[in-house]
Amino acid sequence: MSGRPAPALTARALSCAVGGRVVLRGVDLDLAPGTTTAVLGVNGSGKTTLLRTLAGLQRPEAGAVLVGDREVHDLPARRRAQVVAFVAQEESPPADMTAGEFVALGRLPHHRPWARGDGDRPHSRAALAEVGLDAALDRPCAQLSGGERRRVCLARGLVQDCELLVLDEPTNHLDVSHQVALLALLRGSGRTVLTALHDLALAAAYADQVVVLHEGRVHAAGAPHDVLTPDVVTRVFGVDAAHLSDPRGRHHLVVGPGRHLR
Ligand SMILES: Nc1ncnc2c1ncn2[C@@H]1O[C@H](COP(=O)(O)OP(=O)(O)OP(=O)(O)O)[C@@H](O)[C@H]1O
Repeated sequence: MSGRPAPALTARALSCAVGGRVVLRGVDLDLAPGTTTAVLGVNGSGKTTLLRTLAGLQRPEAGAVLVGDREVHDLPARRRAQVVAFVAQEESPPADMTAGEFVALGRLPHHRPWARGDGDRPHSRAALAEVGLDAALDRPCAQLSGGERRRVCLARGLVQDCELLVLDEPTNHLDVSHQVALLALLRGSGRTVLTALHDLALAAAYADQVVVLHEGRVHAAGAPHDVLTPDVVTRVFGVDAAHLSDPRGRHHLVVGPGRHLR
């Protein structure tokens, strides 16, 4: 028997469709508990479709998605929302809710139906603090900036307190400091995180595993340094790439214009 813990999520032979068209085939994936996995690929490569399928929000055309030992698509919606939190790419909190009220919506799966969420305020406060928005608890969402609204949505995902956190481009609208802070938070959280990202350098720095989608399939998956080779980055994204070490011995992936600048 191997000493490795059972995967938090397993996908086998997954085909995913959107608008009646299969956009991904033959996806096999394991997410080890407590690790961060970044899904990468050009626009339209199927990242959102894969994330939604893995989070149980849309059924696959073929294959299985197991969270623990349960098929995620067979879980009742409330139970599913207790084990998988999903923050969508374009989620936006309603203007007339306060940040705290919106974040508290993430607690709903943990309440009995129709129960009042009177005890939610400390949870909202703590989740907003995690994303650096302690002072926003009672502020109307209409008065927040785009990046602050994005962080409120992420706090809504965090407060759901699930084993698995699925985030579609969580760094959208965030300045570089908050991008780094968020990815460090996720990595240090002990949660199993699956996130779509566009920034290859941040994925290389913060993900335990990267999954590169290309032409309807998983082109490569594994540790960032092994997968994001200059050859793979150039073939998939059409840009140059190199691994550099800084004076402190830390490795960085840098990308250049490639075919886009001749
Ligand atoms: N509602 C829809 N109806 C039909 N086709 C769709 C729909 N939504 C997305 N698609 C198509 O499905 C494919 C995969 O889209 P998806 O949103 O999963 O890609 P993505 O990798 O997340 O893209 P991006 O990086 O631009 O967010 C694309 O070709 C897209 O045009």
